[in-house]
Amino acid sequence: MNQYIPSTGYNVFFDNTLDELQQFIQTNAYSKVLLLVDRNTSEHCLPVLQAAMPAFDGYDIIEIDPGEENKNIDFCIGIWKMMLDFGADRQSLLINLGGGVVTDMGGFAASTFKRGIDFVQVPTTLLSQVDASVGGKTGIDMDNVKNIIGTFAQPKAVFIANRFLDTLDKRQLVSGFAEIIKHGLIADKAFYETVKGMDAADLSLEHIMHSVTIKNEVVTQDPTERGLRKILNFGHTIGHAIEGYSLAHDGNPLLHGEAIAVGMICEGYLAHRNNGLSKGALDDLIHTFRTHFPDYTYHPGSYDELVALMKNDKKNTGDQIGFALISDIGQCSIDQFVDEALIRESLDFYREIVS
Ligand SMILES: NC(=O)c1ccc[n+]([C@@H]2O[C@H](COP(=O)([O-])OP(=O)(O)OC[C@H]3O[C@@H](n4cnc5c(N)ncnc54)[C@H](O)[C@@H]3O)[C@@H](O)[C@H]2O)c1
Ligand SMILES: O=C(O)C(=O)C[C@@H](O)[C@H](O)[C@H](O)COP(=O)(O)O
Ligand SMILES: [Zn+2]
Repeated sequence: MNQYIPSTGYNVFFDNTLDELQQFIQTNAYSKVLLLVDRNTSEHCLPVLQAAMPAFDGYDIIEIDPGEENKNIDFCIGIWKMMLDFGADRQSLLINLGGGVVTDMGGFAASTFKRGIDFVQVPTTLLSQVDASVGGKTGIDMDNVKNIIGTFAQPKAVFIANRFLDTLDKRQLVSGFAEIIKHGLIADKAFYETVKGMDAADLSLEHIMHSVTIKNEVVTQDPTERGLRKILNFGHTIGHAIEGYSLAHDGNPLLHGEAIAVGMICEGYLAHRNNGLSKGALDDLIHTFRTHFPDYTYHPGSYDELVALMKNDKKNTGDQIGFALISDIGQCSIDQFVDEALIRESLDFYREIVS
């Protein structure tokens, strides 16, 4: 079942996806079509796309190095330069074929090139299919602060083909599972109960669709995150700080989903202390994340740096650090401001449970 997003005016395709993409390109008279890939999606996904769209070969390819460490202004400049070299004009289309790094940075590059050209998302990781490709948040990182430069820019369409997941490794698949679990935790208890004990490899297209539906219902009501949309950020105030810290210090840094899994445990603790989350629900959340995700080790010596990263969170007001905190499984409150001492306590809490 394809989904139409009324507030933002685009379709998310789940059926005959690559036929739909071919048709989309044929019916829109773009002057030029550019395709953004990273090295891995060039190897694993581009041949699938090319085989499924035999009538379409007139595109220029921009290839970037994979990984979060490359979601930055230098790579973005590289994309803009290639667009110029290929002669892209305002009537051009950029197809972003990849995970969240490609869809976030490609969306950002497109939304700013010549003040904005059309782009479509063809997400190839579980994480980008259930979350990053929909909703119109685009951006890049700077100084290990996540997504600190970016735009709200909606794609012209999103094309979700779960056959791309066949070549994705298990660690990446599980990373995407974190956002699916988050969608249940913030808005749909029954969905959380259904997925929490599943193996990520057994998630079906229906689970992906349901996750997208939850996100779309939120984004439709608040596309530019004035209020309600902040619930999609549960786990991210601390999770993004952990992710940025890990990128800066770890040889094998945490993936986004792994970091926000840690963030959701810490923020679950804050929710228990400040927002009425029961001890039973907190224990359940902890059990769920520790079943699927490896424990992460950090030391109290990292707290100052972690808190400094949190001070850049986009939900903050003045010097108050902002959170979206659940109050029950399936219910989430926005604009929760928490004292630094309690934030540090939540970091202790996580360290103690994994020690
Ligand atoms: N805009 C949003 O709403 C939103 C939501 C959630 C996450 N994000 C962002 O998404 C990013 C994480 O996305 P991600 O987890 O997709 O990471 P990613 O884009 O880095 O992809 C993960 C890895 O898988 C490889 N890969 C991609 N598709 C593949 C395939 N089909 N087969 C084999 N390898 C493949 C990539 O090359 C990369 O090495 C983060 O930057 C995060 O901040 C954005
Ligand atoms: O779409 C949203 O809104 C989200 O918050 C989804 C998050 O999973 C995602 O990681 C997003 O990129 C975070 O955005 P940010 O505004 O905290 O940078
Ligand atoms: Zn996220």
